[in-house]
Amino acid sequence: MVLQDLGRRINAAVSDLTRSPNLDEKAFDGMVKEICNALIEADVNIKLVASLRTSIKRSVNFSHQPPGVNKKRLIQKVVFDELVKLVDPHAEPFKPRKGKTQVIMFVGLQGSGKTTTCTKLARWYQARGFKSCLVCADTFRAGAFDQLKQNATKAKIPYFGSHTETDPVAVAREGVDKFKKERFEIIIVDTSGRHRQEKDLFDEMVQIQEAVQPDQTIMVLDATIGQAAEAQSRAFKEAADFGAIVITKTDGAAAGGGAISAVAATHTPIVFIGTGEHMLDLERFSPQPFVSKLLGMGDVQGLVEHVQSLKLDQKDTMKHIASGIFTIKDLRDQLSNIMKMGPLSKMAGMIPGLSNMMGGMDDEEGGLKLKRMIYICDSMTEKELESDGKMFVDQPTRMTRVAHGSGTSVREVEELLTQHRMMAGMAKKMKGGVQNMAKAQGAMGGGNRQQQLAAMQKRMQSMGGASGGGMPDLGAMMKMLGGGGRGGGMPPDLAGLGGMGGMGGMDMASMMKMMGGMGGMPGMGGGRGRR
Ligand SMILES: Nc1nc2c(ncn2[C@@H]2O[C@H](COP(=O)(O)OP(=O)(O)OP(=O)(O)O)[C@@H](O)[C@H]2O)c(=O)[nH]1
Repeated sequence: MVLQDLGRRINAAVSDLTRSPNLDEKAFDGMVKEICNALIEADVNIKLVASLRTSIKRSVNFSHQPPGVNKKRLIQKVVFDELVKLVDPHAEPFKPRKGKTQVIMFVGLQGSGKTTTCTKLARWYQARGFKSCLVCADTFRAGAFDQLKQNATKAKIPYFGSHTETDPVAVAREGVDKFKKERFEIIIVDTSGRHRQEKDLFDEMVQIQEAVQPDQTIMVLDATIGQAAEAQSRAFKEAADFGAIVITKTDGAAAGGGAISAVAATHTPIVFIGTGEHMLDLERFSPQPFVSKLLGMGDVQGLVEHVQSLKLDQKDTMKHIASGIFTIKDLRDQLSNIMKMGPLSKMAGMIPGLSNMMGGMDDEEGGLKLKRMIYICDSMTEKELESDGKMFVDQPTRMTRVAHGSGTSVREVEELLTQHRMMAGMAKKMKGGVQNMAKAQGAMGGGNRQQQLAAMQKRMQSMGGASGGGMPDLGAMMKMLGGGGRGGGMPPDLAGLGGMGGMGGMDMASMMKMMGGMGGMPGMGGGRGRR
């Protein structure tokens, strides 16, 4: 069972119960049973499932609830908390510091995703301002260095390796020494894997560890092995005392839940999870946001981090929106930003309720529609792009010209212009909201980001109906995020996130508005534009 299916099944079990008119003990037992079955099918250890069952039953204690208690909320909360406990390793990983050289060494079996993850992680740190580089100490697999070289070049990360040296210890030492001299802050060392745990592999790991003295050793585990992850991580721990784990292939893995809970049970921090083959498919692992996303409640913190790491250029659009303007070019820029964010299904998982809204639409279809919209914009003249779109109404032949030029239909051009009008209308309304947001943010002096994120997540979850599932009112969410221009701006706890610059140049309010607007965009699950 893919993780998403696991989340859907648990969600459905809780929703069915909390919506049921007969919320009695029998129905409650049925829900607990369904959750446990789903977890067992996802290869979660049976003992862990049994303990989760006992905890849920104890915490809800159906027969001894005082009358005033909101049973629905209580059940939702208990299920959420117990799932968090199931995947929580209760251990803090090492946190790199700026201005200091830190070596991170990767270990794991062959094919677990080490080389891919090394590059993803180097890029992740680089996007956060760390001077990062890669050392390939895998001299065992022919082609390993070329693979790392290719990935590193694509991600513009300096690398070191050798086609001729056969001693991995020598390569690792040389690479790390070189990058230390060059004052790199994060030096990631990729080591070789083997088909199975064997003495040679472990000996080599220990020798490299001694040579490079890593600040952190990370073990890479393939999620498809399910609860066997526990035995594998224990064996590696005995040989090379690693400090943290990355679990890869959680995207398609039938047993992702099993692997994560098995590792968590060993109290080893899971630092990241791999969610795909693409360079950006790496998510920081944190139990609460993970469960939140699993249950379709979104992961706002993950979304913010993801958007920040993309370094999107929003300056012009934000300046425009602040003065109530939204040109067709602004729309074009936003469309290409959405394309940069990765598969729409991934984004949807981070925004509460959006995956429900996009139900049935696949990434390919959505991506294609977005591209066609961009082609339409690219076939416009500079004057048309910088306009408010009225010239198309005054001279409809412009639409025919653009449709021909972009290889689309007049209807699609019309739809894009309708979408643009809607957004321009929002921008006009947001004028006051954005200024208030900026003011509130200034007053807070930046505030505490963690608290702001937590508050935002909470508000979104409360709108999403907690683990009860169901689609939150996106319109309400958009209004809340944008301040709507009516109620006088964003609540202070959201200001730091939504304000201009509060997210490294990306404005959450406008992004969410864009996402909300996507409901009406052709191909974005909205009824209007779909054919
Ligand atoms: N779907 C998916 N595929 C992944 C993920 N991480 C890695 N892969 C794929 O897994 C395969 C193996 O990855 P590598 O990085 O070559 O594995 P490795 O552990 O370095 O292998 P050795 O160098 O032989 O030890 C590649 O096809 C990757 O694209 C992930 O999170 N999701």
